[in-house]
Amino acid sequence: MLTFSASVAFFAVLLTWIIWKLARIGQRESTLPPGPPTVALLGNVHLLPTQSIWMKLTEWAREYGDFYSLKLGSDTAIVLTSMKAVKELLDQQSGLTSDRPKSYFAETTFEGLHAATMSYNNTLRLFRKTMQPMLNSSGAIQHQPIQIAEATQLMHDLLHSPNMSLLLDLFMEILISLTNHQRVYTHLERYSTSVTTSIVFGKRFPEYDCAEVEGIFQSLNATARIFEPGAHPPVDQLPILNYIPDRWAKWKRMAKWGNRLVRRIYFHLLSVAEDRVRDGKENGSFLEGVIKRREEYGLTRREVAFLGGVLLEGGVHTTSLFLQWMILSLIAFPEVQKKAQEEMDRVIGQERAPRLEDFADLPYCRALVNELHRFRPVAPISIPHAMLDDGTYRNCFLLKGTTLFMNAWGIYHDPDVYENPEIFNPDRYLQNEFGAKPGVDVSDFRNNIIFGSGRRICPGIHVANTSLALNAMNLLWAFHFSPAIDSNTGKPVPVNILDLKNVSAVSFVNPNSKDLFLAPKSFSCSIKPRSVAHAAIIEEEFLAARTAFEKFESAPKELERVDEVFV
Ligand code: HEM
Repeated sequence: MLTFSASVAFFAVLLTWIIWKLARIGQRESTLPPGPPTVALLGNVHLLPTQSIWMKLTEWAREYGDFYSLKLGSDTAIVLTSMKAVKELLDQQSGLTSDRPKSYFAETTFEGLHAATMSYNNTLRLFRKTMQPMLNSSGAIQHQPIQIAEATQLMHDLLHSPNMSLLLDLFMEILISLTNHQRVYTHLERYSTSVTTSIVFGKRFPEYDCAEVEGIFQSLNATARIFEPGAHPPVDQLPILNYIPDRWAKWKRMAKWGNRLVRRIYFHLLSVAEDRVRDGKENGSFLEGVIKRREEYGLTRREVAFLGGVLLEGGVHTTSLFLQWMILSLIAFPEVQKKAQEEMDRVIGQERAPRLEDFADLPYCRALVNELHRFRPVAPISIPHAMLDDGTYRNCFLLKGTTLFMNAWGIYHDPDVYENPEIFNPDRYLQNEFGAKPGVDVSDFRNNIIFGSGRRICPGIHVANTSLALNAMNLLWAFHFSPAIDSNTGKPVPVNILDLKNVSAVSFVNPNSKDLFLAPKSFSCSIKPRSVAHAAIIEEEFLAARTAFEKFESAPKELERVDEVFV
């Protein structure tokens, strides 16, 4: 039996050990690359802003280099801010760096079956293998007719109600901030939603205003709210919190509510595709192929529903945000708009609308698309990867589970690489394939890093590139974009694209969500057809698109009821 003094000594040692251990939480291990100074327990958590995190990550990159570390409590994150580091770690060591950080919400709301947030496990491999034949460069070609037709409807919508397209008025702003789950009709979002649901589920939405589109946005809003930094306690860093019963853990109830909304729309859209297969009314959508070969692929019905769902999410905001930024940039840099339209007039003229194959003959328009990805990357820090196992890079030791951020914003706004990076200047991509300054070593560069890297690279890349090319050509060919005129003063309302305070929230989705995508706040502008001839051609093309639309149109189907507001 221990004597009293031995017991005191034992507890003193134990206490010292616990204090020592606790004091080390948040400390940067000597085997890690440098980073901002840490404090005990928190590490660098207290230094992270709740908005525009990419700006802070970029500021640190200028100080600590293209490979630095952050301590988030006991966890570690690595930030990569050069094409070279992305290539060497995320592309070339992709077998080791393709996991995602663990997330209670991904597990609960998405049942661990959401390709974009799930671990790199056998199910994810199966999902990616299933997507491959239908979304790779040759598979994506079969979806082009509906993409072309939907892009025509976008021109038609902008022609007929240009003011509806981008103006989010004060009333709607207030309504959204009060109700937190509202949606706003915009032509761009209708386009990106309808084109994605057509390709994935075989059903298009000619109008935004219907229960099914509302259901899609309810689920998108819910997940944006759930994943928002600061919306919940750090349950992944402190898993012990998960033992708290539901009635005291608001975040757990929230995750389950999100799951109900997500399931409702995923299974609904799946059943639409199943009905079409059953009725022999196939139109070549992605999910039809999967439904017919589900057993061969070894997928359950639930897995197929989540596979469709993640593609829906991948397609909706990204494409629409790109086009919002394009319109804003053309207004803010009218000389770019002028140059692009001169090219349109030279190559296409006024007798016909652009066709997909024209893109190859429009070097300035192609440069404009590349420059837009650089200037306003819609996914400024991509989706974080994580180490699948322990590994090393540049003589530093990276533990299994370490989070890996690709800081696309910082890469694309590096003044050592790009001349005046804050200026929207497509010419840089005409002077150099990668837009870099003369003398910069571009051997590690690629122009599609905005779509991610390694084994997690965006599977929708070919579908997305077609959408971006079609719409960039159409919008430049058809319309003149300029600032709106203030009805009181009669003067143009300037847009300030360089004021990044105006950039932080996905305004059309959820005004309170932070840092999911790079989104402009709502803005108003004037959108006018470039001539009567252009307007007449848009009308003709829209009529001709009817044949492509018909196969994708079906009667609305009733949605199961779910509590719409989280309490
Ligand atoms: C402008 C358009 C788009 C951009 C900029 C974009 C960007 C990205 C990025 C950065 C990632 C993360 C890649 C990584 O972790 O390394 C990603 C993943 C993903 N994207 Fe896209 N995307 C776009 C359009 C689409 C479209 C149209 C679809 C579907 C039709 C789609 C489906 C997905 C899916 C399913 C993932 C998850 C892949 C995985 O984690 O394995 N995306 N996308």
